[in-house]
Amino acid sequence: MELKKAAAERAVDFVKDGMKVGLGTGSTAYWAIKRLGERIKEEGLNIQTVATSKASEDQARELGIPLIPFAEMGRLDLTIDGADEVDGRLNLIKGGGGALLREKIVATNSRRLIIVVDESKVVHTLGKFPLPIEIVPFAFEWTFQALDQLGCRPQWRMNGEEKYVTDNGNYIADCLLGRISNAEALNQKLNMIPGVVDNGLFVDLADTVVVSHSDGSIELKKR
Ligand SMILES: O=C(CO)[C@H](O)[C@H](O)COP(=O)(O)O
Repeated sequence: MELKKAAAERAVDFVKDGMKVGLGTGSTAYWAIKRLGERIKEEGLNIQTVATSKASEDQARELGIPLIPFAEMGRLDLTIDGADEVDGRLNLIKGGGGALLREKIVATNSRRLIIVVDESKVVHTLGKFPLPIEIVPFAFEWTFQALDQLGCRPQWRMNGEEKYVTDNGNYIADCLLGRISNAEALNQKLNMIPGVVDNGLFVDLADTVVVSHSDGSIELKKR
């Protein structure tokens, strides 16, 4: 927890008065949202935000962080979000928390994406973490089959006895790939399958990754 908090709080230093900010999702992004709430109270920081999940939206609302409708937002200055894996080119696997689609939409509409992770998330090659794929419920059996035929070894994400349902009303299949040698090609191949809404590969989207280390140091990786 302390490592996640340290990375998240460092990332919030990049937020300046007047900025439009995307709020990520997950247990690391939680600390960034909390810190933003503190800065609003302590310094009168003036920002406008959008959230990548209902959970982050609720947290922001509770903390008095201004949430703005997308129609009024225009392009974001920056987004702060977590990740499940980060490689040396700052490509990512995201979606462990199930918010990959909203996170990718928000990241794509941000001038800058700042990722906050502890050192355990930094890998040489992506793929050890199961890759989340968001799938529409219609004919989900066929979409699942198509993933299987691609060699993805999909497994439905479950919520007890039921399939897990995202904030968008879709399902998630987690794919056991082991090693992703070409993230860009896989990203495109997966998103070509009808029924796949999006997948958790974030290629060329992160600008900065803030990594907290167990020796107390904070590293900034930049593209
Ligand atoms: O992509 C995400 C949610 O969809 C999260 O950012 C990712 O799963 C990391 O989560 P955490 O900070 O809890 O380890």
